[in-house]
Amino acid sequence: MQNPETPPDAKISIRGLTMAYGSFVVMKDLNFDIQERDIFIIMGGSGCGKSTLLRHLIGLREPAKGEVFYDGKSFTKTDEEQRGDFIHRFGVMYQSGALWSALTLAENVAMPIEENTKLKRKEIDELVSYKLSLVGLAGYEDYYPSQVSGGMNKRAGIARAMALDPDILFLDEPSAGLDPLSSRRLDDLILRLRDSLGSTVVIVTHELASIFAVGNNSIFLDTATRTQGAIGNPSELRDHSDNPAVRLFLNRGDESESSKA
Ligand SMILES: Nc1ncnc2c1ncn2[C@@H]1O[C@H](COP(=O)(O)OP(=O)(O)OP(=O)(O)O)[C@@H](O)[C@H]1O
Repeated sequence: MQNPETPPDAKISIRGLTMAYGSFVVMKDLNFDIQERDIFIIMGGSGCGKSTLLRHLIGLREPAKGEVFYDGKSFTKTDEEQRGDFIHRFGVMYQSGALWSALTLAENVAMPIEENTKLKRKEIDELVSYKLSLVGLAGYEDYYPSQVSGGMNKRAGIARAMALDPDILFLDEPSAGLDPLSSRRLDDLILRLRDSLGSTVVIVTHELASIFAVGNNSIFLDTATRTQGAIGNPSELRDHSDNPAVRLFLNRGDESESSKA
């Protein structure tokens, strides 16, 4: 667990973060670091505050207390202009972040590029084709979301989140609703993208297979105590966490496995 007094030096540092909706405190006293090129998992039971934490990391909600830092610079205590500079480095795929159904896959990926750059049509088209090829969708530029599978929609969503070459990719429940095989392919894609692009990836998920397949570091949000239950590599936490709630979660509720630590 991080000391709240330690000067932040990681890619993302969370210090003394309390998150609330009005008087309802979702989580308190979160202290952790996310290192460059981590695939960092935010995990925990339903309603524990995973998406809320993601919203705090990308600036959609303000902390009730505490601060979020990027590369040691405060994201919380900054002016609008500087905050915009931070946000331009983020690529986000929201849980409900379905593609625009009236637009083709290429048009969906092109949208953030058109809105944020002055590139010419031909350059945008080339960039879009490149992004779609990175997620295995070369040749599907002119398809509409309804004409391709759920897994392909998710991959196109990732291509859209990566459109502006983000430094940090945030994915909210990327494998929700996918069959195990598509979910596995998506995990492989996330690992490949991290390795080839060098991005830091933050994923909200409660899919255990994905947690172990891609996560090198993680935080477990504990509903019972309303604070972080553990930080660390998911496989190590599953086998050795001193918090029974964490072991129980990572062993799919199997008491015999979770009592071995
Ligand atoms: N806009 C809101 N206003 C008030 N309470 C909210 C709001 N959004 C979420 N909550 C509450 O905050 C808590 C955390 O919600 P959140 O969606 O962050 O959880 P989660 O871990 O992402 O859940 P899930 O796994 O089900 O998606 C829940 O009790 C939820 O009901």
